[in-house]
Amino acid sequence: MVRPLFRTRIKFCGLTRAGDVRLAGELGVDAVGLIFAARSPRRVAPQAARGLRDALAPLVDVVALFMDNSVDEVREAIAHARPTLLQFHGGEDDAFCRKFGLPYLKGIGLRGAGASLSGRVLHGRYPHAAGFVLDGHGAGEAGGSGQRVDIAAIPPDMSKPYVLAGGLQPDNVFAAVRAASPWGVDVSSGIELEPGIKDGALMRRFVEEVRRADCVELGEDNDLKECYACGR
Ligand SMILES: O=C(O)c1ccccc1NCC(=O)[C@H](O)[C@H](O)COP(=O)(O)O
Repeated sequence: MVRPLFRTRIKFCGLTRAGDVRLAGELGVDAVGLIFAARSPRRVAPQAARGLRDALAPLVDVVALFMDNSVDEVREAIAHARPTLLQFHGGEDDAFCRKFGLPYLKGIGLRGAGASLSGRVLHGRYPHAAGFVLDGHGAGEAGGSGQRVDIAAIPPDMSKPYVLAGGLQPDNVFAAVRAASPWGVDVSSGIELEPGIKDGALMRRFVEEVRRADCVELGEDNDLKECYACGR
């Protein structure tokens, strides 16, 4: 499907080093995710998050990510990281997620969900969500697992923006964007050397592949023609 002028948003998640944060912005990434979930090997302390936020280039969002954290933990993280968006990845309900006066994304594990998980159900359960992160892991599990998301498991009636996540890498994100046409894509382990340690070459290739997926135009017989935007 050709979507003239549309740009698939990109979120790099689980950054822990100022240099990785700075590079993400310079590569044109739309958001960086800082993780405060106790279960994450990429967790950062609120005070450290302040320094990471200060390293960020302008016009890039900070997403503060939580998984069943307490109200006080969320408030402390917000005070230091000054995020523009929250992401809740655990059993938090809509009332909890909207308590902090910032827009939020709700993380949803698709593995094993089946047909019971529809857009209608999600929008009814999280009516104030700005959107969803549809992830490759199962319900109740942590993200950042590298488990490949099944495009076929994406509910067909999603009416709010969703970010596709789960096992995305430079080598597979082109096909994922072409197949799902998501609002955005999210990656953690697929651009890492080890948890929290991002690799600059993988980061660059990931962005290049998303841009290539946005750029090509399908020919009459569904083959990939040259870029309709830049003509390459
Ligand atoms: O990334 C984590 O360590 C993490 C821990 C606990 C809850 C959520 C977590 N990450 C959520 C994300 O948004 C990840 O970017 C997403 O699950 C994709 O991860 P990956 O499959 O490694 O690309």
